[in-house]
Amino acid sequence: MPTEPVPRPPLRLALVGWGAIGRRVVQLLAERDAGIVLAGIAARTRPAELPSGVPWLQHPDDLGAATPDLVVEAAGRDAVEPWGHAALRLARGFAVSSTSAFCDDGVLDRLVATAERHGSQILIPPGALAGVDALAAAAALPLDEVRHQIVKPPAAWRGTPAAGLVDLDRLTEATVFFAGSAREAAGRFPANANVAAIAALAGIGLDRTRVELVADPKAVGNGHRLRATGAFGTLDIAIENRPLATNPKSSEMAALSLVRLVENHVRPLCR
Ligand SMILES: NC(=O)C1=CN([C@@H]2O[C@H](COP(=O)(O)OP(=O)(O)OC[C@H]3O[C@@H](n4cnc5c(N)ncnc54)[C@H](OP(=O)(O)O)[C@@H]3O)[C@@H](O)[C@H]2O)C=CC1
Ligand SMILES: O=C([O-])CC(=O)C(=O)O
Repeated sequence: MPTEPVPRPPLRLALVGWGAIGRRVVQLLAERDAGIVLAGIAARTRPAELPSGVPWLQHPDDLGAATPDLVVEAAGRDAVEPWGHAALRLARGFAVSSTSAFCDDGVLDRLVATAERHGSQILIPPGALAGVDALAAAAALPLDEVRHQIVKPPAAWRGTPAAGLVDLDRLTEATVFFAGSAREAAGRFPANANVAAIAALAGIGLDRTRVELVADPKAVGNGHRLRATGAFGTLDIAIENRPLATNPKSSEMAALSLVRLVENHVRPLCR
């Protein structure tokens, strides 16, 4: 006998960060009618325009009144720990975009302890990177090496320590200006290399993952190439991302990846 479908309550989503990624995520979720209620949006200064009826969250404790099911951070590394502890106390999950915060092992350990205490989960979306699912699965067997190359146009590296390492205005060809560990890459370039920490956490860790940062005057998008070898075989994946219009350092894919994560919380088919 057919039974009535069980109604699926909308997911209450709180966003930490109302910049390029946060706004794009909200826009895409609204266009896709995804069954999401915006429970609140956090930024340090009161945003001029928020979607109607959505409260501004000034302090992590404000999450208590917002009663979110899921909290998504797309703000900056300083936001991760304070908002993370509150989110993991009050919601089922806390998704992190500013994964460079995890270059400090203490931050991740403390957040994991809070998640364990409250039965919640820290979620690390693939962000702008492709192939993280395969890399994380491969890590169940020994991995020999993981290499991650990030290639962006010079404009995307402005306002970062890259400007002191290479003359960004006069480059004529692709130039590697940094080679080192994922910990150092994400730690020194937190606006551009959060993905290095994502690759590291999926694979062989922040110190063994090798990263190259490249400024390329011919690049039109933000490129990521991930290569790994190990007992599973070999992986070599490249992605060329369109930058977000309002922040050329960040890729459209970082927003799309969050949309996928949010929708997987409400759909009968998780994909
Ligand atoms: N995982 C990934 O693949 C990727 C991660 N990122 C990271 O995601 C984050 C967001 O990127 P993007 O949207 O492009 O950045 P933007 O600079 O466009 O926006 C950041 C927003 O966060 C707010 N904010 C910053 N710090 C805090 C804080 N401590 N508490 C509350 N709000 C804060 C800012 O507003 P205000 O200053 O008013 O507080 C602003 O609204 C960045 O850390 C970026 O490096 C980016 C691309 C890819
Ligand atoms: O969006 C990207 O291409 C990657 C990025 O900025 C980051 O990891 O911080």
